[in-house]
Amino acid sequence: MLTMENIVREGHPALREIAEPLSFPLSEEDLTLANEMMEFLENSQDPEISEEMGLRAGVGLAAPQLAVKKRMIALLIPGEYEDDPPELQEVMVNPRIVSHSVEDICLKDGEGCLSVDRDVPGYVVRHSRITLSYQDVTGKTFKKRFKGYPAIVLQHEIDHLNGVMFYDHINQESPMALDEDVKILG
Ligand SMILES: CNC(=O)c1cccc(C)c1Nc1nc(N2CCN(c3ccccc3Cl)CC2)nc(N2CSC[C@H]2C(=O)NC)n1
Repeated sequence: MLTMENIVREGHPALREIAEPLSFPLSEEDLTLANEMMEFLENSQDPEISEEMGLRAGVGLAAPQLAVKKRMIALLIPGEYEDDPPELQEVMVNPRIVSHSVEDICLKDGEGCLSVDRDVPGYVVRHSRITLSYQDVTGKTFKKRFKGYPAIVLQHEIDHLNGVMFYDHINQESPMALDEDVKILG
């Protein structure tokens, strides 16, 4: 079972390296990793378990955050209401953005990261819509379009596979500066 101790923090080299593609069939070790990453996100979003285990809540996790330099990410984005099914629950292998919108988007309150133990204020400007190609843990290939919050989370996690941190996207001179055509998500 993964805890916060398993998550490497900024300064760890794994967060600044390019992760390797996985080949199929996945090893037992990689299948276990996929399950543990999803379980961590579930635990982190559970009020009792997260309290008991001291977990920070997250909706995405990338293998390099566990010092595993492999192209695997886990997403667990809750539905709008308590009893709704998740908006997105998926482990993606070798995800690749194949196309994206011209329009950009950012979160009104900025972004947080389980590997960054500090608040980094500023707008993180990302593509507002992306088309993603990826494989599931069985090796089946998918090509899907995402927009809004799921698109933001996916870009944040795919950045981790390429050694990019969310604050790399923040305008250092003026963190709150925004072009007028960037969509702000509340
Ligand atoms: C500095 N200001 C801020 O962080 C920030 C501040 C306000 C609003 C937002 C929206 C912010 N931004 C932000 N909030 C989140 N969460 C909201 C709370 N939620 C959650 C919390 C508790 C239970 C269940 C859940 Cl679901 C967990 C996810 N997550 C991310 N990111 C960036 S993309 C990857 C994703 C991630 O998982 N980070 C660990 N950013």
